[in-house]
Formats: sequence, C-alpha cells, structure tokens
Amino acid sequence: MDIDDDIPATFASPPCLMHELDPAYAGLSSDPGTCADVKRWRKSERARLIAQRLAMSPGVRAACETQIVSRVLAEIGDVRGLVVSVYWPFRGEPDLRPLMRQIADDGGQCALPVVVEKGQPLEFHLWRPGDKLVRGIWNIPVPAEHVSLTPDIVVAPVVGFDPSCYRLGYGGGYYDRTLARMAAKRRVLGVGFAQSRIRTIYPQLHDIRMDVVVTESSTDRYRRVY
Ligand SMILES: Nc1nc2c(c(=O)[nH]1)N(C=O)[C@@H](CNc1ccc(C(=O)N[C@@H](CCC(=O)O)C(=O)O)cc1)CN2
Ligand SMILES: Nc1ncnc2c1ncn2[C@@H]1O[C@H](COP(=O)(O)OP(=O)(O)OP(=O)(O)O)[C@@H](O)[C@H]1O
Repeated sequence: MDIDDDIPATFASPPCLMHELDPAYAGLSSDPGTCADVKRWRKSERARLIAQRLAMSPGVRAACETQIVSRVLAEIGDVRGLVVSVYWPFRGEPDLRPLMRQIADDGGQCALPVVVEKGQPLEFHLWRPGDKLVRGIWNIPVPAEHVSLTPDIVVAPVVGFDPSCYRLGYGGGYYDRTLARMAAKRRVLGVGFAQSRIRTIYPQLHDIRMDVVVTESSTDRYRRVY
C-alpha cells in the first residue's frame, strides 16, 4: 500500500473554486442579452482593428515584423523536434514567413491551420519551405498535401488582444474550438502589432487565454495560478 493513501489529500496551494462561482463573478457572462451585445461590439472592433493594421506603412510594418520574429524565436527557445503551427498572412496580419523558414532551419517542423469544415476545430497540416500551397476557405493558402500534425506550440495571429492574454480573432471561434480539444501542455503564443492591444475583449465562457502575447515591443504573459 502506498503510504500516502492514509493521508487526507491536501493542496500545496489553495484549490481553485472558480467553477463553484457565478461566471459573472469571474468577469465572464453567459447572459444571452450580454452575449448579443458582445458579439455586436466584437464585430465593429474587428473591423476597426483590421483597418488600422492595413493602414500601417510598409516600412513600419517590416520593422515590426522583424521584431516580432525575433521575440517569438526567443520565446520558443530550442525548437529541435517540435511542431510549431504558424499561419499564412491574411488581412494585414504580421508576415511571419521568415519565422517558418528559421524553424525549419533549426530542426523544427511547421504546420499551417486549415479549416476542414466550417464550425469545426482546425487541423494543422505540415508545411515545409517550398511546399505547394492551394487556396482554402476564404482563399487562405493551405498546404496542397494533407499531413495532419499536433502542434507543441501554436502561434496564433490576433486581430485584438487584452492584458489578460485573451484573443479576438476573425469571429469563427476556430482557435477556441481547437484549443478546447487539445492537451493542456501545448503552448499558445499570440502574435500581433502593439496597436492591436485593447482594454478588454469582454471574455465569454468559450474564450481560452493564450499563454503569451508577443508584439514588436512587448511580451505579455499569463501566469496560471493553479
Ligand atoms: N492567417 C490565418 N489563417 C487562418 C486563421 C487566421 O486567423 N489567420 N484562422 C483562424 O481561425 C482560420 C481561418 N479563420 C477565419 C475565420 C473567420 C473568417 C471570416 O471571414 N469570417 C467572417 C465573419 C464571421 C462571423 O462574424 O461570424 C467574415 O469576416 O466575413 C475568416 C477566417 C484558419 N486560417
Ligand atoms: N469551444 C467552442 N465550441 C463551440 N463553439 C465555439 C467554441 N468556441 C467558440 N465558439 C463559437 O464561435 C463563435 C465566435 O467566437 P469568437 O468571437 O471568440 O471568435 P474568434 O476567437 O474571434 O474567432 P477565430 O478563432 O476564428 O479567429 C462564438 O460565438 C461561439 O459560438
């Protein structure tokens, strides 16, 4: 018999009892009226943030992207043997294709997110520099070959983000749906321009926090307390 079997279970730190509380107490809302207001607000905020980043000058954008790539590489550390999902840039997202080349050069593997079915989780398909791409849903380029991988690190582009590392995306809920299904040990690195930081995204019950958000001038970290 294990000696610990006789000892009542105790926690090294206080257990989290958040699940026993009203979600509103945690700043999360399940009220239908509030959800509808948040949806409307998110739609206009997305449009504003996308227009704002599309208006960046090419020189400023390129300088920011260089900074983002080096901060993300520092955040990833030794990439040998790891699968990192990145993304093909779309609607003014930071262009991280140099990051994908560097990951491959350093012995990691890259994957791109693929919408295989609307309203379902994303799949991540292997992409090596030079591999053929075809147009997927919304015309976003996706690998022509379908080699599905499970990422160790998910680099997720943000339309907006808040200081609690919550992500505002394009409104399909794809990353949330996908992360909800993945093992907790994956790391999620949000990336965006500093101008995409907003006070709050009004987090809802389905929103999943990222571990870190990297911009050209900042690295925000969410520290789990449990
Ligand atoms: N570069 C890149 N690739 C990616 C993502 C991403 O965020 N960035 N995705 C990450 O998920 C997936 C694509 N997600 C998308 C989700 C919604 C829309 C979109 O156009 N939505 C509608 C509005 C939806 C609504 O409000 O209900 C639209 O804008 O008209 C586009 C892409 C997979 N590939
Ligand atoms: N885990 C989930 N299961 C089912 N539906 C979900 C889940 N997560 C999100 N959704 C749905 O997706 C919708 C859009 O979510 P949200 O506004 O957070 O999208 P987003 O994070 O901006 O989009 P994306 O991840 O595609 O860039 C939500 O209203 C919700 O109905």
